[in-house]
Amino acid sequence: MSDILEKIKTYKLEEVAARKAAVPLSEVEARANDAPPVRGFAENLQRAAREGYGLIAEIKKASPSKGLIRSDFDPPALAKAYEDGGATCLSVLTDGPSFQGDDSYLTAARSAVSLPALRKDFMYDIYQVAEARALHADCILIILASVSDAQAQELEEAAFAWGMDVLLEVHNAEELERASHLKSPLMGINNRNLKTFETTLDTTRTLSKQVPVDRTIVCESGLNTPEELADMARYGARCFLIGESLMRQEDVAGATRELLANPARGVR
Ligand SMILES: O=P(O)(O)OC[C@@H](O)[C@@H](O)c1c[nH]c2ccccc12
Repeated sequence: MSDILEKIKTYKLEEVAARKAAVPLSEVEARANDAPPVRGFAENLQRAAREGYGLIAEIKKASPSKGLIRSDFDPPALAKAYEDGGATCLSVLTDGPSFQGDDSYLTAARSAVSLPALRKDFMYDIYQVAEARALHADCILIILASVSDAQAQELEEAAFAWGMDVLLEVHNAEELERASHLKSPLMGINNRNLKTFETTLDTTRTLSKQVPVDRTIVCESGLNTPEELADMARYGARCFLIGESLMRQEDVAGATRELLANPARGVR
């Protein structure tokens, strides 16, 4: 119970129980049915990665390991800056306690642009999947380190039933093997260990070799420079999930543009 992911899971399950008591699933589903059409998250990433890089640009105010990352925090303005800079998709943290996120940030950021958006949160229950769509999300995250195989499958099926895509997130060989039994083409390799928050690009260097060739690698966390992206491309990663290093820039659009300017040739 001591690791960070376990602590998050504990409060998240309580949060979901409270939300279920306050707003019944049927009402969340009605809102999800009224949501604007889904934007193709996986499709956009895969298209972008054919010519250059696919970038999921993350809107993140704070994190458990770094504290406050950006005080001047305006999700719609940040979404526009990312879009202007050439990002392919958005990721928006909706977790409050650890990331100072909010559900409203997701809806507001997405509506400011034409990019598809990922609800970045810790998902355990199909109630949260319906919520994601009700907030206009186009994709959800499934963290293999935090769910059973049966839960992962249930969450994935629920997302697909809503027409959403799924980003599977793994951090070691065992999780990667489990994820390869799921259907989603998006295989996120998180360079950050969510139990300890240690981050190393060696995670992608090691695990990329074991990713089935029909999956798209999304290299996640700890990325700062075009050189690092080019290095990761040598291991078959052409899609990237980047938050902190872009959130710390004054000129977010310019920094995004620079990061994507000279994509390396890949191996996959
Ligand atoms: O800010 P970074 O180091 O660029 O990382 C972004 C993203 O990968 C990270 O926020 C993340 C990856 N998986 C998560 C799961 C939950 C919360 C956050 C995350």
